[in-house]
Amino acid sequence: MILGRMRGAGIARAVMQGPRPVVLSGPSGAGKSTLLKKLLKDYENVFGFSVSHTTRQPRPGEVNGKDYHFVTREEMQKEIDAGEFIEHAEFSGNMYGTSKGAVQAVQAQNQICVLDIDIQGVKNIKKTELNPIYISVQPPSIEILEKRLRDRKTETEESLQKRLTAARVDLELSKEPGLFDLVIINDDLEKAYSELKAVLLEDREVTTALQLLPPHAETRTSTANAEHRGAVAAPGSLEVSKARLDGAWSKLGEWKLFLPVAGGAAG
Ligand SMILES: Nc1nc2c(ncn2[C@@H]2O[C@H](COP(=O)(O)OP(=O)(O)O)[C@@H](O)[C@H]2O)c(=O)[nH]1
Ligand SMILES: Nc1ncnc2c1ncn2[C@@H]1O[C@H](COP(=O)(O)OP(=O)(O)O)[C@@H](O)[C@H]1O
Repeated sequence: MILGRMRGAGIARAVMQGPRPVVLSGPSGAGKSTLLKKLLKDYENVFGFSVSHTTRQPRPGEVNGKDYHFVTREEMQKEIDAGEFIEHAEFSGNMYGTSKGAVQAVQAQNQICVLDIDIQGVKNIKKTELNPIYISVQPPSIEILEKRLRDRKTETEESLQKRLTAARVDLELSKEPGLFDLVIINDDLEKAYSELKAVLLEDREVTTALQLLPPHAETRTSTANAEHRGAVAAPGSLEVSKARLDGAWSKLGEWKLFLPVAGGAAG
């Protein structure tokens, strides 16, 4: 995959401004969209979804411009060549990519931008100045992943097998130290969602207090679901008391008032 080139410092600054974006990655079927939809519904004014482009066919119920910008390969390649993309990748026989416009549209609303991208996208975003929080959502096992993908009934046997092959690669590559700030094992959905909220809250608390956007130093594995794959929680694992979480999370909307307004920092 080729990284779309940033054109000019102005665009880089425009993409960077505001609170840190959030990248959700992980195998197809791990539960990224499910978690994201809950987050976007519960905190609709706080988080905004970066609508990617893709050349894959829309699934029943998917809305053009909301779930994805559904485009042809030719249309997408033209925009890539014009430097309109932050990153793009080939996944399971289709092109996917994040346009600069997708991120800017969210930040123009003064919302925290959330990206759902594959592991190639993660590696390429790391080469940009976007500086998001990187979260990997993973299934408890490859067998459970396969069952969830089959039950979702969105794939043909061929595309399902391609996704399972990609999932095995994804799970191997995501072991790279420091690649993700947090790994969430999505076994019990509610637990996984609580962990997602907790880490987003924790980061907002720090960044809001300091008005800084520091990168995380270590990868943490969520404790609540860790036993399902025999993982041992690393030092510094996520431990947020419920009282602190409830109190602080509920303030997130208020904190937003104190965060830099999109456009304010542009030179
Ligand atoms: N690199 C990159 N990957 C993306 C982008 N948008 C979606 N993806 C990833 O493409 C993969 C396939 O997405 P999709 O076809 O919607 O299938 P699903 O994840 O199984 O619902 C997933 O891993 C997504 O995270 C993007 O803009 N860039
Ligand atoms: N914790 C969970 N337990 C059981 N089923 C789940 C869980 N999380 C997600 N699912 C289901 O698994 C399927 C894949 O989830 P989805 O959010 O589409 O994954 P992704 O966006 O990562 O491809 C969906 O049918 C979803 O309803």
